[in-house]
Amino acid sequence: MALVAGRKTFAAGKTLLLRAGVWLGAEAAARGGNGARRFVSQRVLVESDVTAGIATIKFKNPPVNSLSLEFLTEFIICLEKLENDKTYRGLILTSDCPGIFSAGLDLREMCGKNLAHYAEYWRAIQETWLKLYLSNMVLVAAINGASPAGGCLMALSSDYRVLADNPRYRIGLNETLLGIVAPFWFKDVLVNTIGHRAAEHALQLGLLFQPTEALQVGMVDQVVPEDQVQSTALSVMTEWLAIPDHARQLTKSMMRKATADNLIKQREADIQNFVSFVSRDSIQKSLQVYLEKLKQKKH
Ligand SMILES: CC/C=C\CCC/C=C/C(=O)SCCNC(=O)CCNC(=O)[C@H](O)C(C)(C)COP(=O)(O)OP(=O)(O)OC[C@H]1O[C@@H](n2cnc3c(N)ncnc32)[C@H](O)[C@@H]1OP(=O)(O)O
Repeated sequence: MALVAGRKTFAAGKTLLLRAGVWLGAEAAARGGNGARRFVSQRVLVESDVTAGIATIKFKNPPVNSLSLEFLTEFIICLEKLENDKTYRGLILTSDCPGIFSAGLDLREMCGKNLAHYAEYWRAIQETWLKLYLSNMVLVAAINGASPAGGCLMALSSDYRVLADNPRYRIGLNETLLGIVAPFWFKDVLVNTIGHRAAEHALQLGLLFQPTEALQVGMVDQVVPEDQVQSTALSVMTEWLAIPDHARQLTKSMMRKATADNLIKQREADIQNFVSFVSRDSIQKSLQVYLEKLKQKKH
């Protein structure tokens, strides 16, 4: 078993810096010969079925799969590796943390840090979204837990969403409840998914939808019993993979390119906007109060 940390060269000849975690060499793991491979990094677990051409990424950043910079770094590397490996045509996104898909952006990355950190963090958020939204693979989100804000964005960036039928698993862009504003590209993705009026309503009120409401508004495509989320995601994937790749990919690009380009053409300005917004005293205070409330919830 090969454990590698540090610099790693991937299939497409690109060299990326693996900042954290370890990587279990695919070659070593594939020796079982049953078509299954398993990559392991510290916060992102990748299982794959080579024969079917389907990979599954499980978020593994306990307790709540917050999108910390370390998590995002590992996630981007995994995505890039899968995207460049033409074995994989489909990717299922799910969580390894019981009851939580992802709590969204890691609020500790947005509080009490310096301006350079905020800029680095926001660039990683942008990069993650662009890679997900423009992926050539079919992306199915198997949402097996709560999915607020950035967690919801990851689900919305997939091609299809299956949500577990549990009233505690709420999903939505709740930024206004934190005293912050969802960026224009979060808004664009929501509008593309549920339409302008429903998005305006949901965004202003910071609505977190229970499964039946999420289905009704079109935020998810299917709600199924909790123990059927993974099998449903797999059968949806099989259906989507029956479509010829080139036709599906060009269609996906036709539908999504304008939304992605809208961010790409103003990436630096968007970073500056985030940095100046989040570093305001009033915003720092709101975020700290919100974090404190989360901590005190238990006591
Ligand atoms: C110009 C543009 C400017 C800004 C744009 C920014 C866009 C922002 C997008 C975001 O994603 S902001 C993050 C929004 N997320 C949330 O509001 C979710 C908050 N969390 C929860 O609601 C709950 O934690 C939960 C996900 C439903 C899970 O509940 P549970 O009861 O299971 O866990 P608990 O609340 O006890 O949390 C455990 C532990 O985790 C800490 N925590 C939770 N969420 C976050 C987070 N997003 N970032 C960092 N840390 C988080 C929580 O404080 C607890 O910590 P403790 O164990 O130390 O007390």
